[in-house]
Amino acid sequence: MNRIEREDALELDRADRLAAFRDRFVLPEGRLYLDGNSLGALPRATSDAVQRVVSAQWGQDLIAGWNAHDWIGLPQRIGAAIAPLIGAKPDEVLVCDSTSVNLFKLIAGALLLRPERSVILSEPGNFPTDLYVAEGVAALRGGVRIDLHEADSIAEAIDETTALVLLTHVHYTTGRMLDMAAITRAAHAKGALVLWDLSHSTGAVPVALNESGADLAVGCGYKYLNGGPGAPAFLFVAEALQTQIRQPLSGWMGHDSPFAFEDSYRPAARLDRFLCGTPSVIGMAALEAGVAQFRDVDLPALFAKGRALSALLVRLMGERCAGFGFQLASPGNAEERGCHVSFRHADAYPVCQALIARGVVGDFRAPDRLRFGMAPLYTRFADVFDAVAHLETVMRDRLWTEPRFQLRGRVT
Ligand SMILES: Cc1ncc(COP(=O)(O)O)c(C=O)c1O
Ligand SMILES: Nc1c(O)cccc1C(=O)C[C@H](N)C(=O)O
Repeated sequence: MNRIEREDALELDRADRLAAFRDRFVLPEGRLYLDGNSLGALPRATSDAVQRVVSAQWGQDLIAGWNAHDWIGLPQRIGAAIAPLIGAKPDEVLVCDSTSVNLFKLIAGALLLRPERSVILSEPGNFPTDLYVAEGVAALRGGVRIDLHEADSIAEAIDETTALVLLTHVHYTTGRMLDMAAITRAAHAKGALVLWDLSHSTGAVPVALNESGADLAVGCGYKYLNGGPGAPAFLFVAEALQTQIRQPLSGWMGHDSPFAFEDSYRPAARLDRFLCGTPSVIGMAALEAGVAQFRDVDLPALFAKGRALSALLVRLMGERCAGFGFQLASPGNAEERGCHVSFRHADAYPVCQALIARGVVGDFRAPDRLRFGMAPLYTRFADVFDAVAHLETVMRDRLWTEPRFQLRGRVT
């Protein structure tokens, strides 16, 4: 097989039916942005959308905005727009709070549904907030243990003591994608519930929550959904569970009749019971603009492009960066991973910084991973080619050894 040249990557971009979607985003000149899996790019429509909410709606209509612009309906409205991306019904998805807070509500809700069971199963190396929040909920309920099993053996570890299986569908470092349907089936066979963290999946890979029989899910708004830094998150509760499950953050917005101002909490009939407080309208306006970018996208084509981008990266790394000490830390088969790919390297941190200094933005994940995320809505095949070419230069010329690249910021 011939080595891939830049012209080949350009040809892939010319043949890409989704190429025009890139124009919907603000992507600074001279920057190769391969970190949309951590913070998605700014859609061109967002500034106006936010400006409209601030100046025309809040500024002019003040409190009337809640009804006049249906601010109060934002959690359901954006949830319904996310639903097709994750194989859910419109009334099964709600936008609210952060992913961590939504994990708390759903983990607690799951434990309330399985009061006689004492185990939450997850995998070691799951995204920390998932494990930390599970610990917090377990401590509150008491008598609950968190058992960690490698993903390959998790299905066998499920038994009659398992209340909840808590997993991230696409792993935040390795990008490994788990078999949602098989694990959910194994959990249900033992009477356990499953909660999927879709933070690195939504908008990047096909997700079929209902087809898989999934019970519960959460996900971030600021990654592939392009909702902006700290954007509100979403949660999913399968229709069949919505009237049974309760959650402990029983704020007034989850009340059956918030504006009746009753003294006692009565949960809303269905999914709205997962709301807690007032929606963050400005943040939601940005997220709504981000999610709207998917409206007329051919999703199977988008997901195929994501796989092709990550496959190109892995191939180019083999062709141009073999011998520099990188080890693929993601599944080799694009069908088994999300849209990001990680490589282990002893000097991953300074290498990442040296790349950033050249305008190639990937990220470092402790202790030793260099991670590149390809957002199929706006990443070009040529970006992947150019990023690997820069990496080859950084390694060949040992540019990463400069002392300034060793300095660590608070956020890596
Ligand atoms: C799998 C996963 N879950 C959750 C989060 C974040 O949760 P939060 O937005 O609450 O910080 C991230 C990324 O930060 C993540 O990768
Ligand atoms: N949420 C983040 C933040 O507030 C600062 C820096 C990065 C993040 C992230 O989203 C990290 C991301 N979940 C990850 O997979 O590493």
